[in-house]
Amino acid sequence: MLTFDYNNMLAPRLGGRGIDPASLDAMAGRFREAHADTARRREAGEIGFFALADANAVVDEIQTFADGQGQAFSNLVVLGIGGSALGTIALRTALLHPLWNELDDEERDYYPRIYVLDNIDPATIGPFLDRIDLGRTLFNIVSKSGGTAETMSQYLIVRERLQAAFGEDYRRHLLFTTDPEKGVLRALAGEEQIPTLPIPSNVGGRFSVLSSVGLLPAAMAGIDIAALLEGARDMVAKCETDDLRANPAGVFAALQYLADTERQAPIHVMMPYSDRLRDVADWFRQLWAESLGKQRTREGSEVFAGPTPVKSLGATDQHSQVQLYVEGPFDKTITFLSEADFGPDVPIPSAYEHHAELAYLGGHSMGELLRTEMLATEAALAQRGRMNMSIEIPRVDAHALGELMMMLQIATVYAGHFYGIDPLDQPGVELGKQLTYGIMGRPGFEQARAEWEGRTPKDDAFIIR
Ligand SMILES: O=P(O)(O)OC[C@H]1O[C@H](O)[C@H](O)[C@@H](O)[C@@H]1O
Repeated sequence: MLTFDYNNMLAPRLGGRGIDPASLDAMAGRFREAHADTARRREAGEIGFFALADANAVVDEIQTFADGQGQAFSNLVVLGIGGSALGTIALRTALLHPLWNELDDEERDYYPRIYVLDNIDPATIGPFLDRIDLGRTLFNIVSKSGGTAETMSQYLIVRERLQAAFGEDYRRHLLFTTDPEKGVLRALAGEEQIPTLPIPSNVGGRFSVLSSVGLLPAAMAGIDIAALLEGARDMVAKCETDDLRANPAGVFAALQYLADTERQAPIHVMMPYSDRLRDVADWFRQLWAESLGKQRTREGSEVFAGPTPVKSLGATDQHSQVQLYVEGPFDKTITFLSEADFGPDVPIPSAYEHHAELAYLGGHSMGELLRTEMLATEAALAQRGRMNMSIEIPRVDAHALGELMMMLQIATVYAGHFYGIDPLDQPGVELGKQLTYGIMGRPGFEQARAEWEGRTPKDDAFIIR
């Protein structure tokens, strides 16, 4: 089980800058409401990600594919963006890296390499597709809506290349992961007989890492997806209580909410002290930002809610950001992520005994130094009255990742309730999409194009060339 230590968020430790424990306890009633509302929305089928932890049939289907047809490929290329990419990247960084190091050459050939193309920069896409061996590659097109411009444009390019190379056999290199019923990707799968995996309709993109979106690439890479879901199940069970102080997701959400609204700290930094956990912070950034950044409450009144998530990395960013965190404005919380056991450590040799500035390092290890630097940063922040908390997993493995990611997803839903907004929608992303459609000439979006043309004339006086 992970350990969540929030001493350094509270007034006893931080003086007047911290959250009064009485304020946290005063959230108990609102938390019971948040918990009941979440249970009601789960029951009504509006929130589907909790149930992913129990989806054993999907695990079997995915594992069968990965161990069977999947083995014909040396590369798995995921085409997806946002929630269709970030969870997979986080799992790959956390779980593939140690696994890969332990494999022998034969095993490395057995597991395909996992690539995630989550941008549309031609300077990346062109050379990547020119270089990759198409004959040994499976492209997994991942899109909940099935119509995202970035993903679909990548797909069109890949499909043409596959058809040029393999004719009708192009299908053998495609797998769609999309909504079970809606969207053009689903329609294409039917028309062209392309194999698919479902994303349950009540699971939004940023909550989909434990669905086939994250599970298929993970299974193909040899990650233990059953353990991932077992970890998630353990966290769901831990969060069944409506007693705030016993519910880690509840306390995390309540503290972040209080920091923002009572302590004017709307910037929420997540700072893993672990290379393997670095992309969990990137995944969390979308989860927290898109879910909580909302103009309107669920009832429709204006709120302009939402903390700003920031990703950071220890120890690297100690030499870039920590000066600001320790002495800058009191507008942040820092959440440290760490692992209790780094696995095989790297000893630091003893040398230069006559130079005290170096001699102290000898006899310790890199893991010890990294951990010490985290503890020292936590203490420095606390001494200066800066709110911080830490989530420590026993070790970076599939079970721990399942627990951690499930905790942060559940916390997001609770936080949405505290802010009075709907954490499941993202109306603000739509406007930019509609303008893109209008500018690119998609029929039906002429109005968006006209508005763009009407609003974009620019004054040369404000441009330096
Ligand atoms: O999975 P897709 O439907 O292609 O969506 C990809 C992304 O698109 C939009 O930006 C949404 O706001 C994100 O929440 C989503 O993750």
